[in-house]
Amino acid sequence: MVDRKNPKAYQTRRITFSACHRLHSPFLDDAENEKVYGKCNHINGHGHNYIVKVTLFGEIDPKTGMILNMTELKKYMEQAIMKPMDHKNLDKDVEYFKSRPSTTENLTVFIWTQMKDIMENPELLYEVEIYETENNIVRYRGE
Ligand SMILES: Nc1nc2c(c(=O)[nH]1)N=C([C@H](O)[C@H](O)COP(=O)(O)OP(=O)(O)OP(=O)(O)O)CN2
Ligand SMILES: [Zn+2]
Repeated sequence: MVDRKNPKAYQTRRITFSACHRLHSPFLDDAENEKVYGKCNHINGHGHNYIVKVTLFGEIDPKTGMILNMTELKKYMEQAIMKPMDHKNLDKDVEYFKSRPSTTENLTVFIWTQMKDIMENPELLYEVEIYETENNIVRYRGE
């Protein structure tokens, strides 16, 4: 069997969190907001059970057999995702969304930035994927 030198792999951990929000842009007036976002612009807001998958890409350490201990990744995700967003009103409780709409696209960028700030080896971060609903999915890779 060929012994591969420094093999690399992808490692993913999944979590879920619940939050409410309203799609509303500070860059649009009320009529435009209603036209663009429709029912999702309703003043009372609505909730989601978001599923987030964070993927790392890196070398498998030959001594430990891991890219990063999943326990470490879990801690980072608790800090970057659960703490600021679980059971929160995204638009009112999260500073980042006071100046931009809480779309799933913007959520991926927020989580990416949070993870980069917290991780000891941020270069391992490869992708943040969010299922807002089972049909609405956004992926972000830092571009
Ligand atoms: N580009 C985006 N479009 C929309 C986003 C978004 O984040 N990015 N978000 C929404 C709403 O938040 C909304 O909650 C989506 O819900 P809904 O339309 O009910 O969800 P589904 O598509 O899963 O429902 P269907 O039953 O399949 O219609 C809207 N747009
Ligand atoms: Zn929504």
